[in-house]
Amino acid sequence: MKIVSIKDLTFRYVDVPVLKKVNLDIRQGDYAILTGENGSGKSTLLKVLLGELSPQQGTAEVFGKDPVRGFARIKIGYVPQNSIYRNQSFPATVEEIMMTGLYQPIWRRKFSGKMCRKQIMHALTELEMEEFSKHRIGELSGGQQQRVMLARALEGNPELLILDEPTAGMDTVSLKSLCQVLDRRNREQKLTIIIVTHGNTGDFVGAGRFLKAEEGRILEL
Ligand SMILES: Nc1ncnc2c1ncn2[C@@H]1O[C@H](COP(=O)(O)OP(=O)(O)OP(=O)(O)O)[C@@H](O)[C@H]1O
Repeated sequence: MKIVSIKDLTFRYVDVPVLKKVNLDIRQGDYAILTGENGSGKSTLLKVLLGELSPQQGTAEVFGKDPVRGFARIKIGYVPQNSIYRNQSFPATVEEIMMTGLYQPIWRRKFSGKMCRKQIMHALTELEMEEFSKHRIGELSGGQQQRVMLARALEGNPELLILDEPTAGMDTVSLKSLCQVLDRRNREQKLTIIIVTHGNTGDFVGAGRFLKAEEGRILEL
């Protein structure tokens, strides 16, 4: 089953051409790593998949739908680039941040408060962050905040997980913990994963597809 289907997709910011006639399929259970030089269009591609940007030519479908129309967003867990730097002075606890990740599932599936807390603690425990649930997010280290953001992306049990530079600033312990969780979710739940990274692609144990953004194209390595 195709989770992502991109056909002849061209995207430019006003007069900056970024993606040129890109074709790419991501199937259920794929674990894909996307690399490429600064400015090669990796984040732009993710934003197209999330429906934040609309291509000028060609098509992108996520779960068989146009992502701009938003129908697929409920099935996607997303951690943007630099998400931790936005948290430094945000006056909320880890639990409160986690709660904001459940707004859509609550609305769709009529979650109770008790179910929410269970989901939140389950996701924090998976990332070994449960003891920090009452801490203010800004008190946590960069690597710890990144783990919370990943737990937040996973708590609603997404079918597609998209991470933009998830390992930036992480120590080896956090990195290992993150990669183990991703590998396990991919193997056990067939979670489809797309990761953009400048890090060592070999860290992502279990990843099976290696893609590179280059001169407007997405190459399979
Ligand atoms: N909002 C914007 N308006 C105009 N140009 C943009 C905008 N966002 C990105 N660009 C340009 O589009 C190109 C691709 O940017 P993008 O952020 O997709 O690259 P990237 O591969 O994710 O880079 P990095 O590795 O540095 O994160 C760059 O030349 C960038 O300057």
